[in-house]
Amino acid sequence: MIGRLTLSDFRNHADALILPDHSFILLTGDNGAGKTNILEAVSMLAPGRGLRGAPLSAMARQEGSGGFGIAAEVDGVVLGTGVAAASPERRQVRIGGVASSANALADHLAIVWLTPAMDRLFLDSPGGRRRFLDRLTLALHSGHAMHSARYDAAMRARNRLLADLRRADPAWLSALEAQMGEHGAALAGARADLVARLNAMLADQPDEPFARPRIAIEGDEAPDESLQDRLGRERRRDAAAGRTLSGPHRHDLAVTHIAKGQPAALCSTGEQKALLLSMLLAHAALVAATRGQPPVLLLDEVAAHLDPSRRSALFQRLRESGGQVWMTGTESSLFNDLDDATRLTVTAGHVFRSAT
Ligand SMILES: Nc1ncnc2c1ncn2[C@@H]1O[C@H](COP(=O)(O)OP(=O)(O)OP(=O)(O)O)[C@@H](O)[C@H]1O
Repeated sequence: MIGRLTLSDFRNHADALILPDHSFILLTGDNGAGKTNILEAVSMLAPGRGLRGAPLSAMARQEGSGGFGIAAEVDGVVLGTGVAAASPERRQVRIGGVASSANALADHLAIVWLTPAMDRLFLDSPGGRRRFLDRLTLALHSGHAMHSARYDAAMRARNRLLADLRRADPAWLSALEAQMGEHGAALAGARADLVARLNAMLADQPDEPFARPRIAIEGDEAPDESLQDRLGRERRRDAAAGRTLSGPHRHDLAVTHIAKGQPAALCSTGEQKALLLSMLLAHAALVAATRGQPPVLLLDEVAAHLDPSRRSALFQRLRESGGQVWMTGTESSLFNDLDDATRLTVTAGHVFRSAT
């Protein structure tokens, strides 16, 4: 749970202080006021590029000094991240006052989000689904981001060598393939574990009001051969393709609407959103059972797109999950059903306690 959040020069917030005193934190305000910016700031307390996937240079307030800072108190430990004006592309992270890697943030806080941009998650290319899958996985396997970063680095180095295969040092290629094999196996194993446990959790969930999904990983059917051996065998093919064609970077998350027996991409927009919500709720329960604490959920404009009965059902399920939930909306009336909430109004980069 985040007990205290401060932003300085982040997006359109020069200076903001939020003191959540309930599990629900409701941010309401006009379009462009800076509500999503606050969720994005929270999302930067996890490894990765946050809920917009934006470059660091886009995050510093345009009228500010060029740097930005975000700090949050989480169970007595202060997590901080930001960039200094002098090195705007280098993310700095401090945990309990000590300089740390961004990946270490996952040991302290699990954060998952749902944003309007994810309405196309099942329709767009696999990259977004992989990032979603990895965000869910990271909440259970805090080393996941490290394995992912090392796998990607080794793959990029291998691709560079393959660009001139005749001159490439075979021993160096083998070393990179060994690294890809090691970190790729950890990545694939963690994803498979998450999928198996999430499916088991989903088996106990109701079909209504949020359609229940079955999930699977597709896209890199590994024969009975280690990734390292496969990569060694496929050098010529990969060199011709200009990239590595085997490995967990090719995974896709396949989601099926159980009651309809249909892939998520063929379901209606509302059904797709319901499938995502089901997954998030099941995931929160799974993380709570495993870590002893549910993840922090960031739900951007989710309430506005639900009919009133589904909205109440969502609030009920979120309340039962016991986790901290940050929600945005343009209308405070959307949240009338919630009496136990920290209500904040956001206006042009300023955050106020809402009048109750
Ligand atoms: N680096 C930045 N510096 C200053 N302002 C920024 C920066 N990046 C984005 N903004 C401003 O932040 C505002 C958008 O904020 P945000 O996305 O949080 O809005 P919102 O309240 O969620 O609105 P909506 O309801 O439309 O989704 C825009 O006015 C945008 O110009």
